[in-house]
Amino acid sequence: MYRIHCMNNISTVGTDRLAEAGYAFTDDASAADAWLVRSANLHEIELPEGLLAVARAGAGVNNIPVERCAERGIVVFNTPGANANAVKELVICGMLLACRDVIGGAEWVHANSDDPEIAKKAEKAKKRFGGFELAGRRVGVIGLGAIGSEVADALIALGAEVMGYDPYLSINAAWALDRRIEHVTDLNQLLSACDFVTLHVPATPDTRGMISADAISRMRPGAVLLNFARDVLVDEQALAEALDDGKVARYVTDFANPASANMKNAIVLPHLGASTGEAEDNCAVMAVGQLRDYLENGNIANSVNYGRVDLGPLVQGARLALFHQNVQGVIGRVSQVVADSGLNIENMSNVSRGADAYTLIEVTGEVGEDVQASLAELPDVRRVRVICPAS
Ligand SMILES: NC(=O)c1ccc[n+]([C@@H]2O[C@H](COP(=O)([O-])OP(=O)(O)OC[C@H]3O[C@@H](n4cnc5c(N)ncnc54)[C@H](O)[C@@H]3O)[C@@H](O)[C@H]2O)c1
Ligand SMILES: O=C(O)CC[C@@H](O)C(=O)O
Repeated sequence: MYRIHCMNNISTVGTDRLAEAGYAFTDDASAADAWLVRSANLHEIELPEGLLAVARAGAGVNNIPVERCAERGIVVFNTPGANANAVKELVICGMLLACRDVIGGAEWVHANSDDPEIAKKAEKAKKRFGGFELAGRRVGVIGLGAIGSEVADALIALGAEVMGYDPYLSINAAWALDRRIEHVTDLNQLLSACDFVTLHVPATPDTRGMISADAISRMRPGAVLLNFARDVLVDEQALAEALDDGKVARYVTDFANPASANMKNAIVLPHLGASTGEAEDNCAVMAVGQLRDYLENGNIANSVNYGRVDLGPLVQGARLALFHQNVQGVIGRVSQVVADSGLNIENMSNVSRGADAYTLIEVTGEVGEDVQASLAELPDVRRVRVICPAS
């Protein structure tokens, strides 16, 4: 039976499903067949020989060496959309906190809690904590994926004007967006037009530092920046200067670090975006479901390094799961080895993503160790798994 190592606390709603299916849990990461992870940084950790999969209970995978895993035939999963509602709600909360001095007002009440005259004094003090409304403001949403699209829709419902920027948006995702969202193709246009700018893109080499000194200089004077995506998207030194001189009025971020924690006019949270019971359960259930489908059936859904393959549940025969380079001739050589061993191919799916490819073959007959070894020796093949139905 498969052994799972949890790198972080994962909701028991998910892990119970593994335990019920007979999976074992191990504290020894190097002895596990698969890892479940949230935000633990895996870049510096050695990937054990036997590791088959890493499932991220969350959206971002910048804490995982995705390409190194692909080279080793280790499938990396994430859970798209599973925590989007939680993040959306906190982003809207962050915007409202930037509009109204709720934090200052609550601190004032706390500081004056022993004063018997507090009710009277509050009526005088409150003018210090006034604000403005979100309705009618223009908000720029950068990245219109699971979270950005929900944020954009919620803002429309609150009466804001919304501009969206996402050069990689799929046609289906674009159709699903509220038609009142103005789609812009030039990031600078969004930056110069909006009172609020909110970031919802993954941290990749392309997006790192996208809110640069130049981008900040293009923002409207007194604009508010929200970052619930990743800290590395923002040039924090340039932002600190813009907050100091008032060019940017407020920075609301989910990423506390020595720079952000000391910024003037910043509201800095300790990575709370996905910290709701609902989001943690959703992510754990999705991560565990995908992991089981891969380990038990060889199917791959929502992987960030291998394409989608679905042959349904494995009920009889066996499956050969092959990870290989996406080059000519591999499938022919694999089919030859299978045919030479007397196995009959019942079903097969092959999918490539860039330089990496995955082929899942269902066969009748028993797959001997010699067949697995012959397949593993073929040129360009990285890993071969033989999956048998659960007895
Ligand atoms: N604060 C938190 O707790 C928390 C929780 C979940 C996700 N996140 C972060 O938010 C990010 C987004 O999450 P999601 O679930 O919406 O992911 P998603 O993959 O559904 O959406 C990301 C969107 O960004 C777009 N994009 C990529 N590069 C872009 C670019 N250069 N310019 C504009 N758009 C670009 C993509 O096309 C996609 O539509 C995650 O990668 C993660 O880093 C943070
Ligand atoms: O697990 C968390 O708490 C945060 C997850 C979040 O950053 C994500 O990328 O989904």
